[in-house]
Amino acid sequence: MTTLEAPPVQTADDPPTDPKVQQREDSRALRELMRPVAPQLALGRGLAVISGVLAVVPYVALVHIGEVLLDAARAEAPVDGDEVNHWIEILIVTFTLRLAVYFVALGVTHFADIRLGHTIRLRMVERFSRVPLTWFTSTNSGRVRKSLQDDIGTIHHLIAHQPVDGTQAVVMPLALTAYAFVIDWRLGLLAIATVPLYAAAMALGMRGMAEKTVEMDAKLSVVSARMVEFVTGITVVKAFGRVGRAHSAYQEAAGDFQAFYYAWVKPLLRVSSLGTSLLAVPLVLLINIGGGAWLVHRGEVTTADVLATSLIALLVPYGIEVLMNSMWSSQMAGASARRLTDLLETPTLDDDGVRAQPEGHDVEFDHVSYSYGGPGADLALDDVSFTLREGTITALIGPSGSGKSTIATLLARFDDPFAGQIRLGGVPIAEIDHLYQHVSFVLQEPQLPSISLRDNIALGRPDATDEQIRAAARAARILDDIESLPDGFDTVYGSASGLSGGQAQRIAIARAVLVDAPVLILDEATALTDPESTHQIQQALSDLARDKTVLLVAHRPEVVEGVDQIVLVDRGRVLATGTHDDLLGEPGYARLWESVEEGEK
Ligand SMILES: Nc1ncnc2c1ncn2[C@@H]1O[C@H](COP(=O)(O)OP(=O)(O)OP(=O)(O)O)[C@@H](O)[C@H]1O
Repeated sequence: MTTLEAPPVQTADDPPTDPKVQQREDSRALRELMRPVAPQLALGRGLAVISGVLAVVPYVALVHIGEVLLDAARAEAPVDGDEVNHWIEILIVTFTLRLAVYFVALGVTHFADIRLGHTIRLRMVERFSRVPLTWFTSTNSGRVRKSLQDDIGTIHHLIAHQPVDGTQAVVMPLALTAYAFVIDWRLGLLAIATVPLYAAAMALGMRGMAEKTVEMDAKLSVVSARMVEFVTGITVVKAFGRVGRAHSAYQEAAGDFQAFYYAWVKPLLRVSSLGTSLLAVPLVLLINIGGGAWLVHRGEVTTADVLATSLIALLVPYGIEVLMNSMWSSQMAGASARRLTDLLETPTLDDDGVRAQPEGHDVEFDHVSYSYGGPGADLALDDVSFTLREGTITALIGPSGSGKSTIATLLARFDDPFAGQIRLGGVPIAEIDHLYQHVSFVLQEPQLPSISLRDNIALGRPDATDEQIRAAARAARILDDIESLPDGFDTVYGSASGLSGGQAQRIAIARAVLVDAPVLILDEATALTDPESTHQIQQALSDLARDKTVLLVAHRPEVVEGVDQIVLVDRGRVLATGTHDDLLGEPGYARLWESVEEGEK
């Protein structure tokens, strides 16, 4: 059975890249990806700075209110109500203003995030419309799905929250600490007394964190890849009783990840619990209130001063915690950004902008060479030349793996050859506008998306009328089957009502009938169907092929009898071209027939 799939660009088994290099690439990818919304992020950061600085004012007000109250108590005089009210007003206004600026900043970055997500999705759609169809293996399609869902989600935190919360986490504790020093330098020192110890403990624990995160991401990818392999191959795996072996590949990857994670996290936990205890509320309060009480006792500061700096001291750890979290999410977002930029840089088919219309419908393969792994890899086609005359049927025949399907997919421009040229009506197919109005195909796998049967048939001609769609279905011998379904043409392919492989194949034929392209590629569409379907499909195909230039990929020699021309291929090369009688003397051709005769014995 033919596979029309290229090898995945990146697999779980790719050699691991140096984590440092990887991390640099991740950061570059992140900067590149964020560039379209850089001005909004800068605005978000600017507003976060304002909000962080404004956070100091309520504390200033608090200290003043405290001092007014203390002064009154000391002097045993009535409290100056106007002054207290004045500071309360300042406190409320600045607190509200700070919150308002903070939320505006978050609004700006959230809009930037939505815009960026939209831009990335549009870029993906634009890119993938130009990527060779051979690229869309199930692995690569899975990568696209995962990236669009998970990676855009991961960078959400970095775009929508980190610029604001990360900036605030730096500015607010800095501004508050500066104010604590303004109140009294000794109280300022008490407010940050445990921070250097915490920073030292965390620096110790976080050594090699960037590399470890990259490694963890790579190991997690292996676990996911093994899981996907296991799930996608489950039918075959179960049928051949290999569940244990396939499962053990997954278990091995998961075990490897677990061992790595445990070895990494165990010492980290020890250090980070020590660090966290250095910032614990009781310890911070003990130091600040204890030290502050001693200074109050000596008459060097007021109780209000101590109250304010103690509150400030409690906010410093919050800032550090937010900062640590945003460092972590930057690491994760870097890996996500790299995966997204890799996808956005997927190589596309060449397009030099030249456009022409074919004159006639002869097809020429002119010294075409191709390999699935790109130039330098094993050749799937090696210097292939032959011509399909307009209105004739040419069958490609050869042993399994000889290159028949590759020839067919190159004519459908699933990819471009790296040497030679394929021309239709004298024009290179890369230059033909709307190639699929000239070339249509019916492959072994019918390739029906999960849309209604009507839309499936009209895929190549969305403007077709219902009558034209019905006529195409009738010609493809599928009209009665569709009409007997409860939802008829509205049935969504893949839904509960289910269609057999032969019926799906006839829907693909109806689609080709509707397009009515003058060049038709048939990848022996009946190879996988039951005899009744085979008969109907053959009738439908004979009608469809009438008067067209047909390239028939023949996986069995029986189907080539009666065609106008046979091209015999082996190991990517054309061995001979001619009619059945011309080729009887060819050893390779005779061998194919011998294998059929042996099979019949
Ligand atoms: N998606 C792919 N990735 C890598 N190599 C591929 C891919 N598809 C085909 N090949 C290789 O290209 C060569 C030609 O394969 P091709 O499918 O064109 O042969 P075929 O004659 O159509 O075989 P069959 O009759 O079994 O379908 C083979 O060596 C095959 O292994």
